[in-house]
Amino acid sequence: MNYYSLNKQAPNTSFKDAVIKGLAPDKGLYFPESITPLGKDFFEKIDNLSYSEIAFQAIKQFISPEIPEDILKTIVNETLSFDFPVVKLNNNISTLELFHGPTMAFKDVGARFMARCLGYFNKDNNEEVTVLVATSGDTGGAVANGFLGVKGVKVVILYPSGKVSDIQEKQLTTLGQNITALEVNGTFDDCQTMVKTAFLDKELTSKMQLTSANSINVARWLPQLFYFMFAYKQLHNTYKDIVFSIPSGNFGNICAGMMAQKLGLPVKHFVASNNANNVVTRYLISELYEPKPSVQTISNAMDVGAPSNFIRIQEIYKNEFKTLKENMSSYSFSDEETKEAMLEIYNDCNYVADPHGAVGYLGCKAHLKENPNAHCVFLETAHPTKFLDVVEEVIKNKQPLPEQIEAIMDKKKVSIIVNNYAGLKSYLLT
Ligand SMILES: N[C@@H](CCOP(=O)(O)O)C(=O)O
Repeated sequence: MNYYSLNKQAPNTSFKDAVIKGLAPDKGLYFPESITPLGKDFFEKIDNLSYSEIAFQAIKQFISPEIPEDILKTIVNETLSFDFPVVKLNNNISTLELFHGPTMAFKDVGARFMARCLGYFNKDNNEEVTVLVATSGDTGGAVANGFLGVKGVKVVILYPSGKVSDIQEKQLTTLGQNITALEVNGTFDDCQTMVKTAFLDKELTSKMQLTSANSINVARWLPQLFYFMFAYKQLHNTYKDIVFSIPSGNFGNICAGMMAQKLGLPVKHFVASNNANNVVTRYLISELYEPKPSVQTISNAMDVGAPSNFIRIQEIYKNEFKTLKENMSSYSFSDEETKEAMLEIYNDCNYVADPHGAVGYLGCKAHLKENPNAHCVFLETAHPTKFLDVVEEVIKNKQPLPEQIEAIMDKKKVSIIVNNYAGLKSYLLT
């Protein structure tokens, strides 16, 4: 499969090059040249397919022929070594738990998949690749874990100082080896801008091979489409009109869901559920796309002011505002509303949701008001104990720590403070 740049000023390139470059030379995000639907048969027989078989069938057209099918099968199998259960909360709302991986956030799948693709492309290559990542909380830990010890790959994670949860910070600052954490005095958007600037810095790129492990990288972004298929497999015999409410920050996850729909997955509607960082909610009202600096919230992984993947969503809907609006709604919720929702879910459904999941739940409720016959699935994108303080404060109940979290609690944080792009560049050059 070849990929083109959404800025349309760079040559088309192969999957391998798109993964190794991360971002196109014209600063555009890569997008596949074609999307071939999987066919009715695939969805009719989905009950007989394992998660790995579903994932392999769904992604192979985007990867072939650069990774041979037998290797791709192994990559998919190794990536998906944990579960993706749907939990029914009531007749209209379920949640898809995406936190059963090593760092307990949905980013584990993309990070593990990309690490293995890069490992494969790098196997006969002596040049080291430096993976730059900006994180508002969950990507950093997942990438650190997924790339730990991968031969020929050095990972540099930029995170906004004081704006990620304690556990998220431990996950991205304590592993050592080929992983370095840079603590930035600024917001996630500052981190993301620094990363994108580095890709275009000729002095840097002439001295090192840089790539990204954010969802701007196609190998991190595309595997997220698996989730929507896994939920469909679990629900389609019971519910016909399946709607997904996706807690959204950089919009990679919802955009991957739209790719699943393009592959033929019967999805009735998407809801982009936002916290106060609501550039897309405002866009759907005014048709004006006006990114703003992000503000800090209790659902911090969604504290993104200028979502990178919105341009991919516009490409999927051919820049037609009306078609996008028919397929996607968006709502924005305050921290107070999020806390109330966490308590409601706990009291009414006996379920502990994290703040991001709670925003997704509120998106479901808003959609169901107008569409009472739908079944809405909100994505529980991270485990509640990653946000221990706020969760325990709201539900007034002490939470047991899962073993993945317990294992890092006593580890020592190691980070390097960086104040601006010059600081990042000087770190990379030394
Ligand atoms: N929500 C993210 C922000 C970066 O998103 P990504 O999917 O593009 O990596 C985070 O948790 O870091």
